[in-house]
Amino acid sequence: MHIVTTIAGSDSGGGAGIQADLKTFQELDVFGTSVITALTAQNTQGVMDVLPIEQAFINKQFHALLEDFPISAIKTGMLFSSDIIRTIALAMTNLTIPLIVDPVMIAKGGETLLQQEAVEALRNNLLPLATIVTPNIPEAETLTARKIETVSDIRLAAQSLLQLGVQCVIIKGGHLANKDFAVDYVFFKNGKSFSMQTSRIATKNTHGTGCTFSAALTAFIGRQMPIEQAIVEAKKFIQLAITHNLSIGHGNGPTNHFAYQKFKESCEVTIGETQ
Ligand SMILES: Nc1ncnc2c1ncn2[C@@H]1O[C@H](COP(=O)(O)OP(=O)(O)OP(=O)(O)O)[C@@H](O)[C@H]1O
Ligand SMILES: Cc1ncc(CO)c(N)n1
Repeated sequence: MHIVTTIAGSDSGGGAGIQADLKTFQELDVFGTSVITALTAQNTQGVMDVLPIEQAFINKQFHALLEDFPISAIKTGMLFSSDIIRTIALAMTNLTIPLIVDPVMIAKGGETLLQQEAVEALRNNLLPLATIVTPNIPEAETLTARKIETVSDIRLAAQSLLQLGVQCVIIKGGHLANKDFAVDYVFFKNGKSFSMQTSRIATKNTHGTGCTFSAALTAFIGRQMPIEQAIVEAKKFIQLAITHNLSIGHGNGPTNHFAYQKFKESCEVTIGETQ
């Protein structure tokens, strides 16, 4: 059994954060463990409050796992403060476990999940340790201090992130104004790149899409799947989870983690160039 870890915030509403990650891990046959960085009082309508966990306790959770388990992949989600980021980065130094960084910054309703002062720590302390980073367009803009409007802007932003030492950058196009397709762009340190396109699902139930995508990626990497195949399978996982989304709650409902195992054979991802 492969063991993977999520370092993220708790979403009491169950659609994002630690809860989305563990549900995704379970569906993908990996044993999920967690380091909780913050609690959120949250539902499909928004984030009511955030309670960050003390640095020392975050450290204890992480070391408890490192001392006991042969962890095969780690992901980070909501990290909230520069202190928390430095704690994680310090604990990760000298580890050779693949690290997937989902640079979560703002919830769908606009609430802050990463303090402004923490962006530098994310760039300078954590990204150099990352195997894969998965920003959406606004996150990539913040991390690179560049405006992104075209695919050429996406490529430049990815190159600037690769220069920090990340092995692979996936810029998610979910926020691009394309009403027909959801296209993500993948760039590797060795210069290789490709795009992944699926049909865009017209739904408001997209709570936790980013968390679920990066958790699926972490599970596949943890299962030792080759990196390019893991990225495409994670795209299938999120496409099916959004297609079969759950209309629960009064706001933006969550995605459906059960859909991949039922429908994966029928899901098409079109691979293209990044021009
Ligand atoms: N409506 C949609 N239909 C199909 N795929 C989508 C849709 N919205 C997002 N995606 C895909 O979901 C994945 C997550 O992308 P997105 O840009 O939504 O992440 P995010 O903004 O980080 O999510 P979150 O708000 O949970 O942090 C990407 O693969 C993206 O292309
Ligand atoms: C705890 C948490 N992490 C990440 C997100 C982003 O979807 C969220 N809304 N809540």
